[in-house]
Amino acid sequence: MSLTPLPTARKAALDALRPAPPEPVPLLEALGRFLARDVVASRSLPGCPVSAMDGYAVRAEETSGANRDRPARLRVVDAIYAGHLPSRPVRPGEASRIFTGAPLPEGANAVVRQEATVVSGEGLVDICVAVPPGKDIRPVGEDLLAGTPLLRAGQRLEASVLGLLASLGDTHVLVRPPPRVAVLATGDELVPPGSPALPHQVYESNLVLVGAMAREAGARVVALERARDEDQELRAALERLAGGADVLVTTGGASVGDKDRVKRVLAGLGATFLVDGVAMKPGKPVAVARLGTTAVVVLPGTPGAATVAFDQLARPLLLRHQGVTEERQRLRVRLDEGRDKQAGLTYLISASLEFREDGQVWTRLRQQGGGHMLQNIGAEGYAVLPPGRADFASGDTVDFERFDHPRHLPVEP
Ligand SMILES: Nc1nc2c(c(=O)[nH]1)N[C@H]1C(S)=C(S)[C@@H](COP(=O)(O)OP(=O)(O)OC[C@H]3O[C@@H](n4cnc5c(N)ncnc54)[C@H](O)[C@@H]3O)O[C@H]1N2
Ligand code: MOO
Repeated sequence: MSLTPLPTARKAALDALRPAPPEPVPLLEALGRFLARDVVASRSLPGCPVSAMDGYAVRAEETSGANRDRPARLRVVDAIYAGHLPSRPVRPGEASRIFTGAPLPEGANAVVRQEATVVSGEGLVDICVAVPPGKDIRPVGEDLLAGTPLLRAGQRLEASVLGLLASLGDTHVLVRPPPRVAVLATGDELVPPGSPALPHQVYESNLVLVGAMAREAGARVVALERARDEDQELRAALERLAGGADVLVTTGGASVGDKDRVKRVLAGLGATFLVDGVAMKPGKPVAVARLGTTAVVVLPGTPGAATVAFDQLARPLLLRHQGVTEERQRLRVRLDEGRDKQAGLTYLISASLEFREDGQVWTRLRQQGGGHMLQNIGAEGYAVLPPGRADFASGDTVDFERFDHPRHLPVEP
């Protein structure tokens, strides 16, 4: 088996799945999903000039020179509330009571906040400050101007984005549906949590692990099943699960042992392999195939290796179904300790970041090993030790692939 370099494998795997056609979804249901088209402001906000304060709408020139000792006395001719229209214009010598968010009456060109006024008699107000034209008025389009491009396709729909869409009057947003994911954990050694396990047996933990990672990538998990390392049982499970899923993820039986049968059984079912073995560690035995219209990702059973292989090959597929590709931030960092490695492989080592006072960024490597899940808990990203070198010393500079704050860009359907 010749191993595919990681970047090549990531590209090749994407052919296993096409982006799903977009559909309109109620705004709140779309939380965490990805916008399927660009959004342009369909109206201005505010839609007409409105008051920014509770106070009085006035003709600014009539407040010229006004102060507490020599206020400008005006007749109050109207009261305008948010959501209501003025009943009459403001003429010379007049003011209208106005409240925050209410539309400005004709004739007025400024607002005096009420703290700078005194009610001086029935229907009269003393203005104790001079205001320039435009004071405390929010002009049309101060927040948004109709026709302005607001959001790009691929944007993740977080609360503030959904609120913005609602503020334009939208009830639904166009997104691509989440992929349906089925997970099959294989292995004779596996016992479901909740039942007794002998020392040579292993609690099955990949269904929860992979199911959770699939959900984190926006997928809908439709099946979580186990199968023993037997051809017939594997074949039946693979066929059935592939029938009801956009993406089928298997764990275990991916390597070269006598009982590692998943790939062979898939080939027997007519699967086409796009990737079979990647020059990476952990996660080397990972494969990606197409079985009918279903994408199949074969992960190694070792949970730590399954985690990294899922992240690098399955997650991009699940995002592609939703119409996006993810770009993570890459930093250059210095290693806090040396590492020996196999020269031909890319090593992805779970790690955290340390921003030192001299402005340099260092990375703290976690203990490495495909079997450990502890190494991934709380990790901020991967230190990427590239192929072509067999040893790295403390202080060497490498790339760091950061999990937080990725950018999402639309992919061609
Ligand atoms: N001769 C070779 N042997 C191995 C190679 C190799 O290239 N040549 N590759 C190694 C690598 S790398 C990995 S990774 C492992 C993984 O291979 P498999 O996918 O076949 O994994 P299994 O043997 O099925 O399982 C390994 C180990 O993981 C635990 N496990 C499996 N499934 C679960 C589960 N659902 N929940 C919890 N734990 C699970 C279990 O302890 C298994 O023993 O192969 C190397 N071998
Ligand atoms: O590459 Mo395996 O996937 O070492 O753990």
